[in-house]
Amino acid sequence: MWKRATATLKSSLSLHITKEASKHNAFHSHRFISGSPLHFQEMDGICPKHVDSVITFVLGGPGSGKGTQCARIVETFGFKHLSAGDLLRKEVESASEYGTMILDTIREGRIVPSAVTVKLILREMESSDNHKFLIDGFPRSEENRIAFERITGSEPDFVLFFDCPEEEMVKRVLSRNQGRIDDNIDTIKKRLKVFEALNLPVVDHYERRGKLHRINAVGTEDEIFEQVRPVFAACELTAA
Ligand SMILES: Nc1ncnc2c1ncn2[C@@H]1O[C@H](COP(=O)(O)OP(=O)(O)O)[C@@H](O)[C@H]1O
Ligand SMILES: Nc1ccn([C@@H]2O[C@H](COP(=O)(O)OP(=O)(O)O)[C@@H](O)[C@H]2O)c(=O)n1
Repeated sequence: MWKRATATLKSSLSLHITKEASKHNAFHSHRFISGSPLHFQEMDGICPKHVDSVITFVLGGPGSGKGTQCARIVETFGFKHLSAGDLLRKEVESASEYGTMILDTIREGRIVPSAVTVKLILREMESSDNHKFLIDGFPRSEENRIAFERITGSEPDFVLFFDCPEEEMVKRVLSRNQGRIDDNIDTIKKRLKVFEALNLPVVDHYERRGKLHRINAVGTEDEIFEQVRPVFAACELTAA
């Protein structure tokens, strides 16, 4: 169902800072201010945009087809697509003080501290007029998940998981051809290990919560979308 998440996107992002994040910057009690590049400012009273939102997380290993299917969902169901990886890459290209840290982390196939990623996602949500969000490639760890849920005070309405064998993911990533710094065999091996260790526990969490829709990611793009479509169509019907 289109259970409205009533995600009060609190701009007062006073999340508990992980050790990892605090190594890179002191985010304590900082407030998120819209605008690029990412910057934080200590002040009160930033008017939060309260969003009565539908939030869908899109999970899956590298190259499992998340981005490809998100484009189809946007086209068919009018969601706003937020790719965590794209937002991080955009941040690297901007004059962000976190650029070097993000780039090094991506190159190593590790996970960027949640404090950074969550704030990039919330900035996009707050500046969007859409209230239906597809958050792609997030949460990639329990730390990501817990940070998001704590900050927004809400859980996703449902979660898609593109289940794809490793050899297929490797094949797709190596032929992706988008000039990404992490689309090489060494980084892919690391990303697959990180995926198994950190992302699969998130998948299990949402499965236990009854929110997971497992999609067999092997097949043509059309075949896969025919598994995705009913998930969103059913939700739309319930909302009507
Ligand atoms: N069903 C599919 N079969 C074969 N190749 C696919 C399929 N879906 C996507 N691809 C290709 O695989 C690569 C990775 O897809 P992408 O959507 O970027 O995955 P992700 O966002 O999960 O990393 C892209 O080059 C894309 O064109
Ligand atoms: N939630 C996230 C998402 C991506 N990332 C980083 O960004 C990289 C690329 O993510 P992506 O979602 O674009 O990758 P694909 O699954 O599309 O191949 C990851 O390997 C991580 O280094 C992150 O740190 N945290």
